Amino acid sequence: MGTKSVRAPRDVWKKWLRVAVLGACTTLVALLLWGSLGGDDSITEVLAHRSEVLPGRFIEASILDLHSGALSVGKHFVNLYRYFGDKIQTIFSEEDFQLYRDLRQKVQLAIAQAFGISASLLHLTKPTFFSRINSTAARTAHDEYWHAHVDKVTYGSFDYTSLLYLSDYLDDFGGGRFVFMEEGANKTVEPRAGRVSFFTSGSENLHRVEKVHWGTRYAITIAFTCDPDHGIADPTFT
Ligand SMILES: O=C(O)CCC(=O)C(=O)O
Ligand SMILES: [Fe+2]
Repeated sequence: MGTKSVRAPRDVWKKWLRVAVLGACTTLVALLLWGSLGGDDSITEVLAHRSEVLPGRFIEASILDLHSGALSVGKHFVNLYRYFGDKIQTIFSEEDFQLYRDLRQKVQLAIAQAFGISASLLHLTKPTFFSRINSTAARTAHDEYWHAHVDKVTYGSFDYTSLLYLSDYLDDFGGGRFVFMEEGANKTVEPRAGRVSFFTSGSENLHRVEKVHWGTRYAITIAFTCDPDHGIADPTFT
């Protein structure tokens, strides 16, 4: 079926995990803090500080597209980069984006190695996003993440999908396993913080995510295309 699962280095996923843990308190704040907390910072202090700059209505966000800055807020999208303008630098730092680039590169190399292709043939493609799922009811069809689908159909340009999980199945949330739908033998991936799963994005990998019954599940999706015309540069905010 063309799937592999590898672990990201501890230091990388720990940094991402920090975001996920914070997210249990206030989702969007956690997303925005992405990796920006220093090891000694008091989490509550930083959260309190960051919360001041974030309007309350962002709290229900469930997807943040790092390339475009689109953030889902209920039924709508808000462009975070446009909303904050220059002030985005008080929320994200260059190190955060460097962390993303390092991660993207590691995943790209791992995919190339696993599938026996040259990493230079893979191009980052959009959307590339954080997702947060909890058990609150879906408000739009767009929120119905649990349907079986083929990523190539859903996203168009995906040839290889990768998922980095940022929270732990059964510790942080219940339900929410990733299921490859194979006739007679569904295979599941149990999300764990730091676990990276990747697979080819075509109909050979029809899949779905189980409904999350409790807690909050965080993941980041990074996908690659073999078509240079559909490639995008790494996200930046400058
Ligand atoms: O979060 C996951 O485990 C997978 C989500 C997914 O299938 C998708 O966004 O296409
Ligand atoms: Fe998918």
